[in-house]
Amino acid sequence: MDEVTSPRSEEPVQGLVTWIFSTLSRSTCVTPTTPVAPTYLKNNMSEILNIAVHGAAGRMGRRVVALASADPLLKVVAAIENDDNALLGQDAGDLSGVETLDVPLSSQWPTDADVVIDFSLPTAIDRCIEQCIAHDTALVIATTGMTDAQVDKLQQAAKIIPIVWAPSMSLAVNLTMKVTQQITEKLRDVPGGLDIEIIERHHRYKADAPSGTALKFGDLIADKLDDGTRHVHGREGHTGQRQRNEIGYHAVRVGDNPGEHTIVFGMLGERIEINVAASNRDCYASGAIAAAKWLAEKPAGMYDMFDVLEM
Ligand SMILES: NC(=O)C1=CN([C@@H]2O[C@H](COP(=O)(O)OP(=O)(O)OC[C@H]3O[C@@H](n4cnc5c(N)ncnc54)[C@H](O)[C@@H]3O)[C@@H](O)[C@H]2O)C=CC1
Ligand SMILES: O=C(O)C1=N[C@H](C(=O)O)C[C@H](O)C1
Repeated sequence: MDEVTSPRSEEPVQGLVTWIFSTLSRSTCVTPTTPVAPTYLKNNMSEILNIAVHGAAGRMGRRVVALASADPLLKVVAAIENDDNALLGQDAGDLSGVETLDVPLSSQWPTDADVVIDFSLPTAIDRCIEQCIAHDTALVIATTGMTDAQVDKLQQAAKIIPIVWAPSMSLAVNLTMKVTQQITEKLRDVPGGLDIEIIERHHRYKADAPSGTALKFGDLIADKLDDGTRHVHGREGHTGQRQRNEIGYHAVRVGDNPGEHTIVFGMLGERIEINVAASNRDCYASGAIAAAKWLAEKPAGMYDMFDVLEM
């Protein structure tokens, strides 16, 4: 990519805005009822890529099955679920509202997958990592709320297999992460001080809080601040005045919200609020599919969506 289409983080916001528009103009608008394969990334694959979906019966797993099955470069070869799942044996395509794929939900690990796309639960992650290593399979891992030990295990696994790990596979979210880092760099020494708060909103079924995405926003922003930044989760009681070196997190759980993050940069006299919100889950599913295609040709290593999106 040339400089305009692939700004580095230290480049000015103007370059990033140009890149956002050029990227979005090449992206596919996907609706849940008419799945369309993502086109915002080039790939040079000459062969069909075999995809296994881990957590295939879940909210995200179904959308990955639906979008992957509509992609001529992909074949869904396995739909993996837990061994006591009531839906085992049902066809993954039927379950996802697309055509029958002759891929039954199964707890057996497939032998013919090139890449596993995981949207499951932390309790499922250890086996997923172990099986991907055992079968020499690339792994796109989207599950949030992992323990520190699981993160360590994932880092070790990346020495053996290629892994893309990101708490949000969304193009818009990852772009917004870059933008908020640039804003932080510009405002960190503003007279009067800068207060940064992260508000995330998700559906009532979400099991972890704050979201993995909110935590990553906080880590990336903290990278641009002084050492000693404190991460503060909620406020209650006689908290005293807000300290300068805090990033605040607030998790809202409401209805069927598929994911929304607001980063507030508060100053004396004015503020900036950056909001990025999903309308449906296909931004995450198509991002994970793009990551799977990208990863298929990579050596062992730990990658993220900034790598995939060349940001
Ligand atoms: N990185 C990203 O872009 C995104 C990440 N997520 C994360 O993905 C995860 C899943 O989200 P949802 O689909 O909404 O949850 P969900 O609860 O609808 O789906 C999880 C699925 O995993 C299955 N599962 C449980 N144990 C399993 C096992 N041992 N083996 C295989 N499958 C197993 C469950 O039966 C269920 O079908 C969450 O951690 C969520 O935070 C969600 C959306 C986007
Ligand atoms: O559980 C979800 O739904 C989502 N989880 C991810 C997270 O925790 O960051 C990503 C997205 O916001 C949706």
